[in-house]
Amino acid sequence: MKVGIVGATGYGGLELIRFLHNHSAVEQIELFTSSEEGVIFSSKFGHLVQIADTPLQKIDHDVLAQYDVVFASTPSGVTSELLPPLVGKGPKLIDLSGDFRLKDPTSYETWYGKKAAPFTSLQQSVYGLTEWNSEAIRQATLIANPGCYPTAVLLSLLPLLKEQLIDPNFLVIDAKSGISGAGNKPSQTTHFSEANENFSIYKMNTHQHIPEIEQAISIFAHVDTTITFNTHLVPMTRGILATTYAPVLPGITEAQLVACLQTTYEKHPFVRIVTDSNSLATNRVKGSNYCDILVKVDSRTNRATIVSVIDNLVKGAAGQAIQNMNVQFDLPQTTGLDVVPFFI
Ligand SMILES: NC(=O)C1=CN([C@@H]2O[C@H](COP(=O)(O)OP(=O)(O)OC[C@H]3O[C@@H](n4cnc5c(N)ncnc54)[C@H](OP(=O)(O)O)[C@@H]3O)[C@@H](O)[C@H]2O)C=CC1
Ligand SMILES: CC(=O)N[C@@H](CCC(=O)OP(=O)(O)O)C(=O)O
Repeated sequence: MKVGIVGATGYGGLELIRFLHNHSAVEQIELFTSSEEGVIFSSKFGHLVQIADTPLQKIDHDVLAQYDVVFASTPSGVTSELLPPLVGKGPKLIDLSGDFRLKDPTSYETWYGKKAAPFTSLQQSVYGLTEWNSEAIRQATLIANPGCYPTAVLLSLLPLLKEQLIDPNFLVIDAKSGISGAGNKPSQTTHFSEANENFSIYKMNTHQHIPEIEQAISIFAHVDTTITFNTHLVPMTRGILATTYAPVLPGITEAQLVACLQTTYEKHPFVRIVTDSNSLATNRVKGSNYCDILVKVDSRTNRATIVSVIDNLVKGAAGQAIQNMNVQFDLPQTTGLDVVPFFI
């Protein structure tokens, strides 16, 4: 398989290279840039000497059309113009940005503050939450890889909402991310001296992943709801931990919630249901494509606390993108992704 990566110099792009380098079905990886044409990739990233000693190439539709798969890992607002002309021209297109996730262009323009992709492309795109949409992903030409927070939140909530075990009307989701979630461009808030030894809330009640989560709950759990969702920056490099508080519906027990999650994911290699609350932490999934989920019911309040962890750059970005490519090419989902978490 011949693979092209647009946005290869970013964090998502680097993770794509790390996994695709060990992917048994990938023979060739070419790297594309909007700003550094001709620069030898390994001269920028010395840890990739002998792995990526190739020049960064200019982004060109005719060249990209020759690949089997094109991954785009670029800031929002780029692929809405870059990818539509490539649909149907040959390559499978996997977009890691938010440009094709929201079906309603007005919603995208409201939450992202940018011009939406053409309506027909939004209709053609398939949401790449692998565990929930693999049939559509298998046939898709254009995949909208989910956002990092939505991946963590949806994998934990969809089974419980679909089986009507928790109340969809009072979902309060409290999520935290490491700083690599903000990409490789430094900003005031990601500056070491301001992020280190600090813990802050950001995009309060306005995060662009709110409509994405609500849309997916509607499609996959068949429930229309509005959520309370807030995000926090944690002084670590990788990882997301998302905690949802939700009332348990009458007569439902903790054992039923756990059993529902276990049954839903028993054939899915990357989702692990954890029952010991001391065993759920971002370092248990760091560097890997796992999503770990834990649920407990507080008997005093009859509310469920549902917690999930992922590595934002892997299951939240590059790992899930490759998992989707594997589905599209009828490969085992674990191909190229079968790695042990870093832990430390
Ligand atoms: N970081 C994360 O945890 C996650 C990120 N995402 C999403 O994935 C996408 C990539 O994220 P991430 O890798 O962190 O971002 P980075 O900022 O680290 O990298 C983005 C890359 O995109 C390229 N780029 C910038 N502008 C343009 C442009 N106009 N046209 C083409 N390429 C451009 C740049 O490379 P060059 O200058 O060489 O072109 C840059 O290295 C984003 O949309 C992000 O929201 C999704 C899930 C998780
Ligand atoms: C820590 C941090 O800043 N995380 C980013 C991650 C979101 C992201 O990558 O978003 P899209 O793919 O939807 O654009 C954020 O909260 O906006």
